[in-house]
Amino acid sequence: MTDKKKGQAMANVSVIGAGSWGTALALLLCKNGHDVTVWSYKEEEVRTLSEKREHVSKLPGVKIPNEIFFTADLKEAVEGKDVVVLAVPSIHVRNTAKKMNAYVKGGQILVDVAKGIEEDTLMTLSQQIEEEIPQADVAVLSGPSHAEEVGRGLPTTVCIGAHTETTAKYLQQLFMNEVFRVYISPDILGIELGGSLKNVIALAAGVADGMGYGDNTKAALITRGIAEISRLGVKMGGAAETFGGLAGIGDLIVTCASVHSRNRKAGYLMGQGRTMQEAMDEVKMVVEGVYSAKAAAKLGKKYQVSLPIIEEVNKVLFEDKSPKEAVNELMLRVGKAEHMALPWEE
Ligand SMILES: NC(=O)C1=CN([C@@H]2O[C@H](COP(=O)(O)OP(=O)(O)OC[C@H]3O[C@@H](n4cnc5c(N)ncnc54)[C@H](OP(=O)(O)O)[C@@H]3O)[C@@H](O)[C@H]2O)C=CC1
Ligand SMILES: O=C(CO)COP(=O)(O)O
Repeated sequence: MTDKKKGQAMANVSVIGAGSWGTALALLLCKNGHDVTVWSYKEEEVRTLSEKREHVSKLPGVKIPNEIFFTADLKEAVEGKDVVVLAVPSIHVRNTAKKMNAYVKGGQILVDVAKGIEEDTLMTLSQQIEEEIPQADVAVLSGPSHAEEVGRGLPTTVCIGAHTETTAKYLQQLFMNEVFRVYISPDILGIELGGSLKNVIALAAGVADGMGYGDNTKAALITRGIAEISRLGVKMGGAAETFGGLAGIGDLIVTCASVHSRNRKAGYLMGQGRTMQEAMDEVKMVVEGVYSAKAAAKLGKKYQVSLPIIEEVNKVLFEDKSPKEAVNELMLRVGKAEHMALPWEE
């Protein structure tokens, strides 16, 4: 922190990953008066973004201010920064963190904003970053926040999870402004589980839309989807309140409903008959639910939690099951009580 502008503490911040979310957050942080560097793994992209000052393929129509500096040099992006934001797709987080390690000093704050679970280890992204960069102070930012809307300055709320209240409050004031409201929480695990599992449910919501199903179906998937996410998340140690909050139901609603959602769009295309690969190619940006689906099902087995929607999504994605069959399977499961907590008065 070096200077003051508009009453906020100025910071040197880097965003690792120049996709739609990395770019939108860089714009937000720059608007907040911070010194912002964006790292891309492609020299070519650094040149284009520096010259064009617009991310034409991923955030079209949004001007990137001249103050934002682009680089493909990871050392330059990480060393000496007050805060480093990781915004690469989940499957590249571990490897990117590994490469960053040499440049991260003890206690340096890293904020993961990607959403996913590693298939082999079943680790969340912050757990992977902590394994690769043990000296870092790792936090997470999640919640209903599509880049397309944050980039245009539309009112958005998110939740930041951190290990200490000091880091949480520091990051809150770093990101927060009149169109970006930040809540804080100590429940890093719950926030990460909410953010990654909702993508799997959003694929199902997209499939339902693609098949021409209606609002009833969507509401059912959201409601029973959050039941699955909370059941698993609480069993794993997340707080029930988190799943009823921005990083839980909030993010699930926006991802299942939004025209901007990559996961919903991929599901929609599959509901219309495309294969998983065709749908992913057409969406062009990362479809995280596809990468988290197997991990989610494995977690269900490990923690002995029933996850019927997540299991059917896996069958549609990886076992060629038709979406229609998957819906039938879900609808015709043996009749259940909605929740087991309320006993009959007899
Ligand atoms: N977009 C959104 O609205 C939001 C996204 N997120 C999360 O943020 C993360 C990033 O998503 P998003 O920005 O949408 O994704 P994008 O696909 O738009 O961008 C990801 C960026 O990472 C780059 N990348 C690909 N491979 C590597 C690699 N090996 N090393 C480093 N960088 C690489 C991509 O490059 P290339 O173009 O070559 O693939 C691209 O620039 C995801 O986990 C997503 O769930 C969270 C909240 C909102
Ligand atoms: O996490 C997101 C919004 O909060 C982004 O979801 P999609 O990747 O489906 O667009």
